[in-house]
Amino acid sequence: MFYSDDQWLSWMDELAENDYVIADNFISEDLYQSIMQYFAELEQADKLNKAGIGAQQDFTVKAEIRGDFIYWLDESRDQPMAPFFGLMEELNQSLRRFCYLSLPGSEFHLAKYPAGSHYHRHLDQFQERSNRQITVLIYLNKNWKPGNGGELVIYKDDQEIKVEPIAKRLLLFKSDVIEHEVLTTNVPRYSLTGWLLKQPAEVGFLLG
Ligand SMILES: O=C(O)CCC(=O)C(=O)O
Ligand SMILES: [Fe+2]
Repeated sequence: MFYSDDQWLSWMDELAENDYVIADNFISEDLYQSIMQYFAELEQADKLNKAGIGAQQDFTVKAEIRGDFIYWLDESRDQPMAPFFGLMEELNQSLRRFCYLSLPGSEFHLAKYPAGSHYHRHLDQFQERSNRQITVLIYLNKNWKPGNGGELVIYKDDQEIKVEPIAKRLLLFKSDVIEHEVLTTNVPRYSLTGWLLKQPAEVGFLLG
């Protein structure tokens, strides 16, 4: 167990109530370090790919909409990410127990937004594939400072909520209702992004 039932219950309550929840220091320093080390190895090995928009045959790369580079994770292949997948399993169980949400599939990628890039306002469900239910973001930027940019803006009930992408912060939101945008980042911006799915992910790694 990473967290107590009480802690999960309070996060799940907030998610149910507000459609999103933020948890700071969600991952430990050890987990943070191991993710960043793996990220650096992947980057050096040139394993990050330009991200696109849309599913399968509609997939296109449009840097003016989205400028990040991604690496799709695979639980069995990406062994250094095992503790992270354990934590996601606990999240999934908590959603089932406390929100009555049964989400059998998932897909996760590491993402790097180079300086000068952004992601336009959007919803995480594609028209042709709407099985994404919960968006999971873990930010990985140590020493993030105001002025670095790359904040996530959540659009909700005429409000614009700015979330700073600071290291170890978790953000969960409901993928079908929360429109959001990544503001232009002025420094390289690192994150781990994923989705919990109504059905298993068969083609997730083909998608943007
Ligand atoms: O990195 C973020 O803050 C959001 C990324 C995003 O919206 C996405 O990948 O769909
Ligand atoms: Fe998104």
